Amino acid sequence: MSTARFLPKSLQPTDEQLAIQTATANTLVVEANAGAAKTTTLALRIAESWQRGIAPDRMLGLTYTEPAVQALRAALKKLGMPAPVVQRLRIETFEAFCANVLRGLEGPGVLQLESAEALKPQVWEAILGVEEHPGPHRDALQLPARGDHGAVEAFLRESLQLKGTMQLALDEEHEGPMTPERALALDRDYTLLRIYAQYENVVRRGGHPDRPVFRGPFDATYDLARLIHAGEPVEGTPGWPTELRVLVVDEMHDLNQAMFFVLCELLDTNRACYFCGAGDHDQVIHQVAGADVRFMQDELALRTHHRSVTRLPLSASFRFGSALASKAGRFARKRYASASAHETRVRLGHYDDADECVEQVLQAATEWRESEGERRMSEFAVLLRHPHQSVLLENKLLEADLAYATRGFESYLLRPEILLVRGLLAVATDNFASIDSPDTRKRIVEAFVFFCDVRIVADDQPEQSQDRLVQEAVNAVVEDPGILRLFFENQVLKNADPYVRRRLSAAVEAARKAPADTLLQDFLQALDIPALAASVFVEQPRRREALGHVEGLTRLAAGHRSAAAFFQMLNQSELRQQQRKASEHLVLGSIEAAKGLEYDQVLLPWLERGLLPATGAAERDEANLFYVGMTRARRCLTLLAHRERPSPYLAQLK
Ligand SMILES: Nc1ncnc2c1ncn2[C@@H]1O[C@H](COP(=O)(O)OP(=O)(O)OP(=O)(O)O)[C@@H](O)[C@H]1O
Repeated sequence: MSTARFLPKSLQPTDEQLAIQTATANTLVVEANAGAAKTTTLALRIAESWQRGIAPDRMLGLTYTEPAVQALRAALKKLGMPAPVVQRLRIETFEAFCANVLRGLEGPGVLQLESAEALKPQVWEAILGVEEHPGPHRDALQLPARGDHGAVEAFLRESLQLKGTMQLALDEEHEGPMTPERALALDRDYTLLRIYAQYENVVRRGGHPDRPVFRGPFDATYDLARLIHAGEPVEGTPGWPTELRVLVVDEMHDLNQAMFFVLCELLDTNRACYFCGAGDHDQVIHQVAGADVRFMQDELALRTHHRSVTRLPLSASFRFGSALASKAGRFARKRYASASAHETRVRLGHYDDADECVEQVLQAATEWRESEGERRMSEFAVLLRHPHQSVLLENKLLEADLAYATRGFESYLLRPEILLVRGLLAVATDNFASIDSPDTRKRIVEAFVFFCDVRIVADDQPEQSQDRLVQEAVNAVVEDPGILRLFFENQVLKNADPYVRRRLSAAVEAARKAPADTLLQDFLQALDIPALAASVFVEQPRRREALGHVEGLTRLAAGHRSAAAFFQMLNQSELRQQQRKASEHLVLGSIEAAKGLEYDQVLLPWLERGLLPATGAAERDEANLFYVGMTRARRCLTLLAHRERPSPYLAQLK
């Protein structure tokens, strides 16, 4: 075991950082501003432990999001920890950690359903279950009408919060069936709680006694937290660490009750473990999932009686200079010092309409390319509050041949509604093979499956499951693009709902015949995207988004001679983008996905009333999102605000 301190390669730790790196207290919490080196200092603590001889498999790093996992790994490498050692470290999101532990308990085989669309049938099964067995309080039930997508959306949102806060599990005195009185006491809707009980107890857990049939987003953390809360032993389960010496948690401000149960159990079952958590209460952006800053504050000391919590500061930002630090401080109403050796410019631009906003982003990107060169494009980030805001921007970037990579959302050209359009154009022009990327081809065929509810009739394989048959058919078309038309005619059209069949055929016909100038309009009118979107997407914003994507595509298509020419242009620009190196792509990302990350130049466009803060969204989350966005910049932050309707946040920056 070495007694020498770990000396980082790339930076000189401050005294505050050294105090955390080498602290002997077993429970440390660091609450500090954005950019004040929380992730770096957690990495220093890990590196110090490694230097002192603690094996990587005795350490664990947990975060809320995947980008934060990557940021912690990147910080370790930047400090000079050897890549193979970093590789061996277990650094995961809470959800991935819990899913791993549960796999050890239950074995494999629990279906993972990620999207609201994939969970829709299960939610309806629960609603119908309550309808069939309304119970003694039938009059208090207000069940949604069939096909009411808004109900599924509301249910999923509320259940995320019920699970994050573990409100029902903690309400232990009240065992037994849900009543309107109990719902009132919980300040929740009675119908919703009945559907929730049916969904959780019957639909999700009705099959196998030891494991649920499926899990949605965040369910692994919730399921494990429930087991822990019920006193089930998790220690001894493969995947549950028992000899941990170091546990670090980044983004600690986003802990919710379920994650907190898991964290406390880790500390209880690993008493010799040194814990260090870091967070910033102004970066809580997951209140909808029950995130609560008290888990980083009083609650930790209350719950972990065998530990005494030491709090250490990191007082200044290294990421940006004093101009931005003072604005961030004004916005968050807190002291904000900068220890950065470089200055940071803060610029404010105005626009009157979306086109002007996009034009300014393009101009900034072009200037950056000219001054910094292609190789530094990945240091230029445009951060968006809403993914649909990327549509016009992507069009502009494609036209200017500027490569970009999306983070936190998919390029709109790869969203299912656009893939369906591209697939139909491929059928109409009989040219699927010109899509070079097998991955894009696969996504296009899957879009047919998604929108058209493709069912494969295979008389020679009566035992085979539909999922399997569909997957095999998809793979066959991907490998042999020439058979797309056959697949479309024999599998998609033949088995589709008559309305969908008419729409698809009419759209393909329109693409073949319509004159060039009205091509996409005629094609889309025939396809009736609003009706298709309404039939498959659960969330209202998602449906609006689909229409926005299609409108964006229509604008992009303007000026192309024919369907074939437009189709070729899309494929060619996709190919060109793929051929560029990662460093040559500018970043087009959601603010949420940029949490924990930093870029030399950050642009925040669409600072407009109603968009940021978004109408109807949780106020605190919105303000924190703006704070997270503005604090990602190292050398330059550009804010683009609507001239007439600027975001009220700008006034707070003064
Ligand atoms: N002692 C130091 N000297 C110079 N630069 C440093 C030092 N410590 C950290 N940095 C740099 O400061 C920047 C911000 O650090 P880091 O990402 O760790 O901050 P953070 O508090 O985790 O930010 P956020 O709250 O946004 O996640 C990084 O570029 C990091 O390399």
